[in-house]
Amino acid sequence: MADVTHGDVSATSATTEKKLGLSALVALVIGSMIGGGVFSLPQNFGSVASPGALLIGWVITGVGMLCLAFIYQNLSSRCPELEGGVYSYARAGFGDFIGFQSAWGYWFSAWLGNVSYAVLLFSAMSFFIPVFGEGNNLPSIIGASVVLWLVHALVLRGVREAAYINTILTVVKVVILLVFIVAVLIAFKIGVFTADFWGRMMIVNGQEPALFDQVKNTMLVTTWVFIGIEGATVVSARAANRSDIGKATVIGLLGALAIYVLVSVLSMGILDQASLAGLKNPSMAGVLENVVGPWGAKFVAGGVILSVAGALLAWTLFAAELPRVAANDGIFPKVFAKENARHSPSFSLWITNGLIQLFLILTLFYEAGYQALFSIATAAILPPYLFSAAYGLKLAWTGERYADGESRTGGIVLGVIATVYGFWLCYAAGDSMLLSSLLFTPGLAVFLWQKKQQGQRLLKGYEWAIVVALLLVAAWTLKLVLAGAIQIA
Ligand SMILES: NC(=[NH2+])NCCC[C@H](N)C(=O)O
Repeated sequence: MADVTHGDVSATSATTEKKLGLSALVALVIGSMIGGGVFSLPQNFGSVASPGALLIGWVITGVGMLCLAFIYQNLSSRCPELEGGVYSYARAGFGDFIGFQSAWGYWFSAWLGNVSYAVLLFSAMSFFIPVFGEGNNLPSIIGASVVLWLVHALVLRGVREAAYINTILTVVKVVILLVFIVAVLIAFKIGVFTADFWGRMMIVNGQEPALFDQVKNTMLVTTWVFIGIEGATVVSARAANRSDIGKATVIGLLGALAIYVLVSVLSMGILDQASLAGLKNPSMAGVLENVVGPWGAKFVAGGVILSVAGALLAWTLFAAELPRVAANDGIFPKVFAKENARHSPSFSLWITNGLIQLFLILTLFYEAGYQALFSIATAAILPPYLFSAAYGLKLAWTGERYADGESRTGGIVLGVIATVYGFWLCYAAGDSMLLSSLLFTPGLAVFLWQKKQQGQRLLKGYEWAIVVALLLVAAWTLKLVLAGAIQIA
């Protein structure tokens, strides 16, 4: 996906490949969004929310994500020169420091998400080879490291087929998801679904969560499964019809939303909340096993392996590509722009995969599970989402880049909703958001070093204020972590 959606890995593929029609674009949107997240939805929601809370959570997410998608579509046509997508919008709107931190957060999210993919992949493998357990024990980490460097070698050689492979895998995973949906629809028991609709009897961490908290706690998961939504807009140049891009984004988004809602809501009519919460991830496996017997678990696990393998390849390309684009923009250190003879961003790829390797080892050490990892990966992407939404609002508000007499009301409404949604997500992310401040802090050092190298002024007035706030939050978070008030695993 990365090769197609997020600016091309090389300019050549854009000129040699043929233009994309509507169905290809829809496949692309769905393929870049549906990776690993969907397969764990039953447990992820079962552990925090009742059916009622989940439905409210999906309504909020549907509206918020739709507005965000429209904003990206809008920005990509109004600002065609901003090729880095998400972070370039943040930079254009709010200066170099915010732009840098957005690129940094997006990059972190991309590769940390891959660490979580590795854990999920081996957790799925354990359905066939039990020694892999939850995907974060020693055999899994060794296996994941092998997979990591295989993908690395593949990308270094310049993978042009990634997009093609991903299209096939997209069809396969959608078919598997549909089989699951049909099976749970037939077995759905309304009595199980309504037994504790608002979660009045629910106990989470020894407490009875209020409805508001249940809804809030679904937000990280609903956001995680929609990451990748921003990708579709960046292919503008390769679409046969410009108007197809908007259509594809909306169709893809609604299609994915329908799948997510059906998978998660129907599962709540198969097993009660406490049983769902206790399932091992990928938890769709446990749900289907309950309906059709042991082959159901293996069927889903096989689907996860294919789907995550494709997504892993795609996000590896993209995690390495982003620093390259950012380095060409002069916002990341120049070395990241280095390419090998096959036009792969080799330096960037080595650093990125080196970090993934390091975090795989830390995962073993801290026994961090899939959920902990993707929660932080999701939190890290929220600032880039928030600031690009805010840029959409800023343009509509000031009328910059709007034609004379063009109506700005729609843009303002979309911008307000998406920006409020972005703030809400940051708030709802809670501890994970705090933890991500520890990831943004080292970025500060890189940013200042880079500015010094370029002989530019380090920070402007308001940027100092943001830096001080960031450092305060990071220090506070560190204190909480050391006191054991925030747990990483
Ligand atoms: N490796 C990553 N950074 N993945 C982010 C994309 C997550 C994707 N929406 C999923 O559900 O799996």
